[in-house]
Amino acid sequence: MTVKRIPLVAGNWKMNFDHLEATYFVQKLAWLLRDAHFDFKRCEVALFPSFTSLRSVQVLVEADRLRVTYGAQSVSVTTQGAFTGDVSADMIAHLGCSYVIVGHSERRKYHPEDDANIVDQVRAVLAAGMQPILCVGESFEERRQGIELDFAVGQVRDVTRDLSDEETSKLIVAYEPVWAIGTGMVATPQSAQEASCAIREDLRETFGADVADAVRILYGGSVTSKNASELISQPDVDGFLIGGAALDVDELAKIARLVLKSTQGR
Ligand SMILES: O=C(CO)COP(=O)(O)O
Repeated sequence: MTVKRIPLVAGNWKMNFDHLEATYFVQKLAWLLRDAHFDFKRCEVALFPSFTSLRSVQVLVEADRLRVTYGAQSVSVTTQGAFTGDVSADMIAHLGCSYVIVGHSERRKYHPEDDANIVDQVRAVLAAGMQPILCVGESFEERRQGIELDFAVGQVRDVTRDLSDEETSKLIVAYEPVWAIGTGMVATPQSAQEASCAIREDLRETFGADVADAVRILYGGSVTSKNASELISQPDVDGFLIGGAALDVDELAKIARLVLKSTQGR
């Protein structure tokens, strides 16, 4: 049986764009991908603004009934209370978010986010009715040692170990080798496929075919319109988590069109 996973083109804005810039971006993206020209049923496009821009994005998306989806870049593991600066999953869900990025390597590096914290974030996101986009991927050192596949698979296992089949099937995994993020050194299509396939096969062994075939696996790390077509042609690569190139609306729209085009052959 061939499984249809709708590809996802996700733009992670990181700490860029205030709400005015975010508003401008969403309007221009919607204009570039007007319904008549872009089939959102065959390629999903999602934006990940800062917390401060989520409300503006929500208002635009709802007012103009845009097909673009959106989410947050992180979440608190607690539901409410004396946690200055934290934002709960419910607060994010109430802004119409579909997704939350969890365990991005920049969060793992600059904030005290260890495996236990990441598992709790995943649970918080699921409990609030959203889907976590779990980021995994090796550093240059692990790649040098030749343990990159075990490393990425292990990171997914650490999170899914205590999840049910149903919870795991809602997960989206983003394979983002740390050495490829923001460096211009994109993984080869073969290497992106190898890692995505290893992650999917491990999910298949633990959770069975239904779960493994449902989970979308994105590639992230120096994706541009120049390398997107080759990467998306890989059978286990279901889309992208894009940083730098997602700050240029024309470039993001171009990547989305290339991904949509690739679905014709799928
Ligand atoms: O970290 C990333 C997306 O989350 C990737 O960033 P770049 O696309 O800038 O390499």
